[in-house]
Amino acid sequence: MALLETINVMKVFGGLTAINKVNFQLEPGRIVSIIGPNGAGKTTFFNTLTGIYSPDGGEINFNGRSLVGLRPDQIAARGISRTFQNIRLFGEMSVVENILVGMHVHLRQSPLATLLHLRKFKAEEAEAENKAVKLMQYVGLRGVGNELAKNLPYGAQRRLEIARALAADPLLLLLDEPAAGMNPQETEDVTRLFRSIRDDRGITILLIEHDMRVVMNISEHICVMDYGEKIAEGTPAEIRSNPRVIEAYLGRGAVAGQHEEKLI
Ligand SMILES: Nc1ncnc2c1ncn2[C@@H]1O[C@H](COP(=O)(O)OP(=O)(O)OP(=O)(O)O)[C@@H](O)[C@H]1O
Repeated sequence: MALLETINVMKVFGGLTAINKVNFQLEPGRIVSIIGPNGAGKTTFFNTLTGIYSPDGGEINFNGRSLVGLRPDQIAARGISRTFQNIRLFGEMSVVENILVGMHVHLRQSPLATLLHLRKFKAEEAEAENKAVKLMQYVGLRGVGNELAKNLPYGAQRRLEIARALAADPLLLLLDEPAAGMNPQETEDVTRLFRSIRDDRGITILLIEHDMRVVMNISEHICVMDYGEKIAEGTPAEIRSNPRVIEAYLGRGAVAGQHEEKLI
């Protein structure tokens, strides 16, 4: 059974159909990418999956249950964690505190209340902090637990977002342009991290990414969107040579061979 399934999902903004009857299935344990030109609807699709937007039609089923009508915190509690295109950390909180926030999506408390609550229960706090430090180290951050998140370099902030997302023990991790703004070495390192998250923890990963080196390197399956529709899906090799995908990226008249820089 698919871990995540969408059936004819729609999202409309005024006169613009941002997501048009998208049917998508994600098998458990896979690493899958969603690609497509700017404005194709990729982030809107993520926002619809995670309850930021309610779909205007269609079904979204996760782990055998419908997500339609649930709030983002309820969807997170069902096992979907995400990172954002623009980093969204609590800049004035420490690295460890940011991870602790992620750990408590299963409780119906605000992040602040969670932290205050934790302070009352020292043993629980120590255990949670211990887990947060381990997660911090797992994503490759060392010795920065007490630093304010805003003071970390960019690449480290991206890693911290991933640690916070993992803190919720998700079944599915959604990553929105995780390699954006990273240099080639950081990109390679973070790609390795994603693979180990899947291999070590069995977490299914769905990512939106523009960097085709990352996409082609890590994806077992790729879904391509254009103008709100799913226009293709398949293995990296199939996607590279799909005429409809080449056309979406380069426009009508594009021929195989000319697309290689963009789709590698
Ligand atoms: N809240 C909104 N209100 C109105 N229109 C929106 C809203 N969010 C997205 N859109 C529009 O929906 C379309 C899809 O946008 P979306 O951000 O999902 O695309 P994308 O594929 O993620 O693009 P990019 O790769 O540039 O991030 C665009 O035309 C965008 O302008």
